[in-house]
Amino acid sequence: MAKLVLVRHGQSLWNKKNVFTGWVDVPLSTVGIEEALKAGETLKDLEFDVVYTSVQVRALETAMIAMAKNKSEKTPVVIHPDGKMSEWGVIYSEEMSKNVIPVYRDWHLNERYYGELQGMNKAETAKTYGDEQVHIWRRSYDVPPPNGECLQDTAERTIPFFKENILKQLKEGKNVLVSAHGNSLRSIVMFIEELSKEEVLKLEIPTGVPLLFSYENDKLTRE
Ligand SMILES: O=C(O)[C@H](O)COP(=O)(O)O
Repeated sequence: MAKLVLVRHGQSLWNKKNVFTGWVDVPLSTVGIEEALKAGETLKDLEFDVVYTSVQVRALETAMIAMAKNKSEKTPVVIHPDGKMSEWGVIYSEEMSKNVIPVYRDWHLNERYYGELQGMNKAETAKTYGDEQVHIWRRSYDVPPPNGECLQDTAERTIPFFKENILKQLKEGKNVLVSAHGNSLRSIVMFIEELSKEEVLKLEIPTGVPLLFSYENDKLTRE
């Protein structure tokens, strides 16, 4: 039975400052690194065959730190987002590929684009626009922040990617780790668990806490 693990990156420097981040590429904080290490400890006995992350450093850091703890003898190797490694002469021998866990980075898993809110403090934004309006921007399905993505916009890029890549791997019996972001993962969990627009309003995904699913009979079930 194939396993899927979804993990939101550990706390980032802007999570720590309570600042809207979106597509701004900020790294993990010290706490975030510790969260990634703890996630790795939790997952160390689950041997992954493939890893997917966004192209944002906080998600890649989390994946590589967590994988450093893994009992697998194989080495995680980051694959360039446009996959041109083979053109650059980096062609894995059959033998080598047996010892490699590919880490695919792809923008489709990036955090929701927060538009004009990126860089703004969340508490100050709530003072300016009101708690309810900010909650709607942050958690609703189809109301975007100013010049940003709503969750539906995010899902329109994450779900096709999830189906064409991650579900495909699971169907082949591969164990998959996905390290991404609060809202890109909310869109994926909404799809997996068939949440309504009302239910997803209440869906929160904490930093650095692995969500484990089992794939069997074409269905993903959270453990
Ligand atoms: O992009 C961000 O600011 C965070 O990663 C997610 O923010 P949110 O929890 O306010 O959606």
